[in-house]
Amino acid sequence: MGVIKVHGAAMSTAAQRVFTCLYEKELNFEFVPVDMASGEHKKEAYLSLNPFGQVPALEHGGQKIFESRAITQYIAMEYPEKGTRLASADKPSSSFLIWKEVEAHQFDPVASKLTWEIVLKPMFGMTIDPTMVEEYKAKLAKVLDVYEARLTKSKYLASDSFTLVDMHHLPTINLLMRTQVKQLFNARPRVSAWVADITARPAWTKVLAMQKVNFYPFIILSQIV
Ligand SMILES: N[C@@H](CCC(=O)N[C@@H](CS)C(=O)NCC(=O)O)C(=O)O
Repeated sequence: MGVIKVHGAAMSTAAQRVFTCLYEKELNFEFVPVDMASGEHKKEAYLSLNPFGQVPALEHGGQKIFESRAITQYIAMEYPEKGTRLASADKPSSSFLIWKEVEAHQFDPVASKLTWEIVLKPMFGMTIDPTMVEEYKAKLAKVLDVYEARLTKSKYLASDSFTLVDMHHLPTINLLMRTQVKQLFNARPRVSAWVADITARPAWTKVLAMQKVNFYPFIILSQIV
C-alpha cells in the first residue's frame, strides 16, 4: 500500500508512540522531520496533515492520519500479521477497549503534566512549580495503585500479551523514570516489573536511539533532573 511517511520530531512523545508501533510491526517507514523550533507545524503545508498543528502525522496510500493513538490503531489493523500483533485483528476485547482509554484519559494527562513540570520546564529554563509536582504525583500514585491491582490479573494491562495499550505508555514512562517520579513506579512491584519489561523491548530501544541522534539534550537529562 505504498510508503509509510511519519511527519514528526524524535523528541515528541506522541511521535515516539508511532515510531514504536512501526518498529514493533517491523515496517519500513520514512521519517520526515518537522522543524518545530521554527514553527513548521503551524504553517499551511503541515496544517493540511494535522489541522491542530501538532506532531505526529502519518501519510499512507493517499490517507492522512493524525492523533498518535489513531495512527497506531490504524497500523495495527492494517498490518495484523506483521511483527508483534499489538491489537486483535477483528473484534477487540472489552479489556483492551477499557485499558486503552485508561491510558489516554487517566494516565497520560497526569503523566504529561508531570513531564512538563519536571522534565521540560527545566530544559526551557522555566521554574518548576513544586505545588503542581506534589499534586500530580498524588494523582499519578492513585492511577498506579489501580495498575498494580490490574497487573495481578494479567501480565500486561489489557491481557497476557503486550498490546497497543502498554505501548502507548512508553514515551512518558521513559521520561518520568529519569526523574524523582520513578519512585512511584518502583514502589509498586507489579508496576515496576511491567515498566522493566516494556522498556526493554527492542522496538523501544530503537526509538531511544533515534532520540540520541536527533535530540542531544535527552542524553544529559538523567544528569540534570
Ligand atoms: N493527542 C495528540 C497530541 C500531539 C501533541 O501534543 N504533540 C506535541 C508534541 S508531543 C506537539 O505537537 N506540540 C506542539 C503544539 O501543540 O503546538 C497525539 O497523541 O497525537
